[in-house]
Amino acid sequence: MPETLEITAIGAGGDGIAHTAAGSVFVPQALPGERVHARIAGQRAQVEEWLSESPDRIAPPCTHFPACGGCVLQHWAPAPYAEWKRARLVEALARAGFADAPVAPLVTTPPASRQRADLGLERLPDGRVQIGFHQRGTTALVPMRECHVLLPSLVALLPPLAEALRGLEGLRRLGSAVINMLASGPDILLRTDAPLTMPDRRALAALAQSAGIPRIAWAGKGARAEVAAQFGPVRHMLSGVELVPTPGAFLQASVPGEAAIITAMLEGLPRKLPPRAAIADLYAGLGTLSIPLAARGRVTAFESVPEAVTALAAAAGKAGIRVQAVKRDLDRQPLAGPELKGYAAVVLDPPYAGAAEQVGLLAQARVPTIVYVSCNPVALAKDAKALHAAGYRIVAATPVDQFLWSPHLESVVAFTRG
Ligand SMILES: C[S@@+](CC[C@H](N)C(=O)[O-])C[C@H]1O[C@@H](n2cnc3c(N)ncnc32)[C@H](O)[C@@H]1O
Repeated sequence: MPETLEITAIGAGGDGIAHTAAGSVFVPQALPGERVHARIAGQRAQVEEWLSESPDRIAPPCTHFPACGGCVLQHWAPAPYAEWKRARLVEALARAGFADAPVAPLVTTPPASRQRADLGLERLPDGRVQIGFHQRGTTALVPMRECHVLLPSLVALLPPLAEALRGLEGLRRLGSAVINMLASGPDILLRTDAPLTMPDRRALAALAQSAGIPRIAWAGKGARAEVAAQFGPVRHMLSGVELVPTPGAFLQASVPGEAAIITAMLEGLPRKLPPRAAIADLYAGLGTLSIPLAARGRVTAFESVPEAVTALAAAAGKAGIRVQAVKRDLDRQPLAGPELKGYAAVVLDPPYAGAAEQVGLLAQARVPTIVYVSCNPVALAKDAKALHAAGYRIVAATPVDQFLWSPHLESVVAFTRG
């Protein structure tokens, strides 16, 4: 039996929330203020009829919405959407004990600006290959005909890629393609479920040449990437410094998002740092943050992926900037005690799970300024609790909408003990 539900809020996953006698239920695509007839199954409800519509409901721009799991909130007007995203950071910091944190308005990024995509590949029974994001919560693929978040040049690559993959013996059923739009052009890392054959490599070389793709790399399950076809030099620019990223290397999702994170990070540092101040950049990747930080001090960049460390060290050496890249697994061997003593500031940008142990050690060492770049408000809330307990206060907190229309939120939060 469908029930009448009143939607009161949007939850962390982007679904509407309704309260029933049996507890809260999550209602996909329903907006605050709406009344719906919905069929409840466990904690989720499927709308069968909208009884009233929110004035903030808008027409979603993409025909794949809501099937494609890439976007969940294209149907919400920009202003309430932006306030909801900002509130996620306000709430996360409040949970950590920072009740009145100075949270800035959401910094937005434009549609069609995402420079990195991790797409699924699926071979159909008739031999054709589909490319797209997965449906939300399932492994089913939504074949991408259009996309309003990715760069148009990236979307334009998909038809020739699908055509080339059709004949690929190394793709039996399932795979993935990470596409990074670098300064040198698209850089593709394919992961497939069977080894590449010689004809496969020839087909990829032909695709690289005809579509202007400098490099296509390939990796089997769990294996390291190898170059399958290369037609030109691969290079990328980070804050004016040229690097050679490895296949599938981590890049911030979009150039405007990257710029917003860098601005907020630099503004989070003390205005007056001695010119030779020591700064640590933890979880540094290719040095997206280490490179601009070098204008403010001597930077040591810690990162566990050896190829990223090598690429950053080579680029920093060539550009003559003050960045020393160090390979270190910060889960196994976090920076601790005396080795943290000399740092005037520590920037950290950990993976989704956060950096509980490392943040605890930063707090113990009383590092004067900590700038935490987070892609997960839940992990941020947990980690920030340790900083609150150690007497830190927040000087600035900036939410950045790197992943437009998704429930994900990037944040830059500057903590100080001063
Ligand atoms: C969110 S990315 C940030 C990268 C970089 N700050 C940037 O803006 O491009 C997280 C980085 O942490 C690295 N990483 C993950 N686990 C790590 C660990 N245990 N120790 C050190 N680095 C790690 C990843 O390889 C990745 O480069």
